[in-house]
Amino acid sequence: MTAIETSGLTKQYGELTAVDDLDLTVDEGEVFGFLGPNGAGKSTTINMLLDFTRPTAGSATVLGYDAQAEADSISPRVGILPEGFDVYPRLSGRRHIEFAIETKDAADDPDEIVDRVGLSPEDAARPAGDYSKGMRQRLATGMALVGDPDLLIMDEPSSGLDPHGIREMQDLVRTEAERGTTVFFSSHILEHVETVCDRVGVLNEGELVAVDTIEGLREEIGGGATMTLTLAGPADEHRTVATTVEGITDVAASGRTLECSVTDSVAKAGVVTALADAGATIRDVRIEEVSLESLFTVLTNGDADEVTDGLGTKTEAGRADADVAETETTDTDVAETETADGGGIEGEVAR
Ligand SMILES: Nc1ncnc2c1ncn2[C@@H]1O[C@H](COP(=O)(O)OP(=O)(O)OP(=O)(O)O)[C@@H](O)[C@H]1O
Repeated sequence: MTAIETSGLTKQYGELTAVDDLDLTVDEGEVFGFLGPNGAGKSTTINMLLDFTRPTAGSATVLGYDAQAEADSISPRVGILPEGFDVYPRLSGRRHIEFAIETKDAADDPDEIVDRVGLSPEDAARPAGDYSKGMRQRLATGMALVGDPDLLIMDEPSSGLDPHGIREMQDLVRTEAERGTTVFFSSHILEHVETVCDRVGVLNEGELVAVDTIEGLREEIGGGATMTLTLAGPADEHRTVATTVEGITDVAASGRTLECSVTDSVAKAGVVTALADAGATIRDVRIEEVSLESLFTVLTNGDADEVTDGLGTKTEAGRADADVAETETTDTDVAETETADGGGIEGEVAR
């Protein structure tokens, strides 16, 4: 069964089409990131799934029930973390959870929920008005988890959180997903969903512009990655071998460094194997993925050149031009590690 399925779902506010002919499927057990810039239509979609707003056209099912005709069957099985959740300042965190248990007529143990969302018993006894933003989000998540929902809908759960709070929220999402809960997680920041989502859907001006894994999105728009390999000897001798690997589109040799443009992630391992088979000794491997920020810009502005231009392009000073958000080192048997020069991981992320 699908957890969420929409067909031609549309919401019109006067002249404005907030959600435009949305066809979306989220499978049971999936962690799905629903992405889009401010005003893209994410909350409106969620509101239609929960029957808070009626669609102008189209239909939706949630957990197999019609979102409008059978909303009463859906609500007991869905946990909601609404955008901009606010606490009752004088009530303790535990009391909030108890309140949710009473409202849902559930049989949960409030202390177990408090513990599950990482609040200590001491914190749970304090007035929620004293909580940090991260603690409030934990509390709101705890309230959403009451009744052991099959589907957890989180509207911008990371908004206003610092990096530590964002990581905590991601851990919570992962933990719930491991328990088998489907999670539908909206955000306007791609980085916030990357580590937790199985797939993402990108909404722009009410239209779904992409649905894929993050890796798939990168490959689809040709963003790929730049792979820099430092060899023990002159790189030029091995340049041709690297060019024969499928998914490597361009190879530049300089000194002991080979720089490969990768369009298929499988090619990353392929080039290491091909070079090793050809007798090259690899001392260091660095991979610079196209930044999620620029990927998102492409998807929501439609300018594919921004990604390919920004990737791995070096300035005269040897810094990456932009767009390098992450660097990871592949797991190779590297006898000694040397720093590849000009790697440019300090390059600024384009805004
Ligand atoms: N009740 C309403 N009446 C009129 N316009 C609305 C209403 N609700 C939303 N809109 C408009 O619909 C569009 C989509 O809004 P929505 O809140 O769904 O976007 P969003 O992707 O959730 O944005 P954000 O990330 O800022 O929360 C926006 O242009 C918004 O102004």
